[in-house]
Amino acid sequence: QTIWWGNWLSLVQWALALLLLVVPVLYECSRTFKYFCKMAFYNGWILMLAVLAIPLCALRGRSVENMKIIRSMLHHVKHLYGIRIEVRGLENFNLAEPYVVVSNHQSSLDLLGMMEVLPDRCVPIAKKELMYMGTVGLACWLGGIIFINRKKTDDAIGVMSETARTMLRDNVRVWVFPEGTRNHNGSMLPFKRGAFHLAVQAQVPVIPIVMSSYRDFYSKKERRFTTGRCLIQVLAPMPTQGLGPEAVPALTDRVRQAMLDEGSSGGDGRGFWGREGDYSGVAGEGGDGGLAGEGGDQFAG
Ligand SMILES: CCCCCCCCCCCCCC(=O)SCCNC(=O)CCNC(=O)[C@H](O)C(C)(C)COP(=O)(O)OP(=O)(O)OC[C@H]1O[C@@H](n2cnc3c(N)ncnc32)[C@H](O)[C@@H]1OP(=O)(O)O
Ligand SMILES: CCCCCCCC/C=C\CCCCCCCC(=O)OC[C@@H](O)COP(=O)(O)O
Repeated sequence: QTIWWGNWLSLVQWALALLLLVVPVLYECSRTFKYFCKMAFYNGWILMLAVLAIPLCALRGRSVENMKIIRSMLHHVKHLYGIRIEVRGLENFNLAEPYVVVSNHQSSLDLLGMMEVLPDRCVPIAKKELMYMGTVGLACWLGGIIFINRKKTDDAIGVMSETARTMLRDNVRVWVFPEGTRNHNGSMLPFKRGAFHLAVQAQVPVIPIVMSSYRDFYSKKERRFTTGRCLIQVLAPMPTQGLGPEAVPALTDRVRQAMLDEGSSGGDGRGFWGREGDYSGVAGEGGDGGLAGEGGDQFAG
């Protein structure tokens, strides 16, 4: 019996040793394997951080003030991934009154940029499905994140109208991704109008944000995830005072155009959208013309 047990033990030891050898080799050699490891860790780490955030947030109950806890908890994640975030125009957020922030939406990594610049008392609007993502859903709820049901337009619009009142009553700012979904292809999808109806109903300014394309360090399609840089530009507030619902389409177009203009010519003239964005303005030329990668990647081992 002792002999059998000993053999079994050494078999386990061998298997473990092999695993310890194979995983790092695979990680270094296979771009796809590395991509999946990094994404899995990203999701797992955030689920775990939410476990820590929940009891702290629960002391206050559901409150926008809890976004400060969530923001500070997520702040270090960019370092784990060697992503350098450079922010410009942060002074545009210095308004006493509430406002609606609108930003382009590339992937779940937007969370890193969002937590880099998120003003105090500002909550994102998110799809309802996020509420069911375990601990993350609960943390989001405690942070006062506003959930909308994208499958029921009337419901979503009702929540947005309610939000206009809440913003003014409780002095709350709101962050919306007006594309309404993630867009991995550089540049931007057409905008949905909810954010702009919201701003007009509350008579508060819209503050656009452009986040540069992740193409140099991240591509879901190519299963590529390395280190890199991201530039975030906060644009000047766009007033809505005196505008009525009929002005919403024009406001939407104006804001989108301002973001596209910034995206094509901003970032020191290198552009924000990378090489294959559907906007063929002054895009970064050549391999390192854009926002190329650097920084320490903890995952590189
Ligand atoms: C520690 C761990 C913590 C973890 C933390 C995690 C943080 C997580 C961060 C989370 C980040 C998560 C990020 C995410 O989850 S992003 C996904 C969810 N976000 C959005 O979808 C926001 C953008 N969407 C919109 O604005 C849409 O318009 C909505 C959703 C409102 C409706 O969309 P829908 O597709 O159903 O309909 P439609 O757009 O064709 O509109 C129909 C008509 O209604 C008009 N209309 C629209 N609105 C209003 C209004 N208010 N008053 C009056 N009218 C309004 C509109 O103009 C149009 O009319 P017309 O123009 O054609 O005549
Ligand atoms: C017990 C249930 C366990 C569920 C496990 C879920 C694991 C996910 C855990 C953490 C994820 C953290 C990142 C969440 C924040 C990113 C929000 C986001 O980017 O939502 C996408 C939404 O804007 C657009 O959605 P679609 O592109 O239309 O789709």
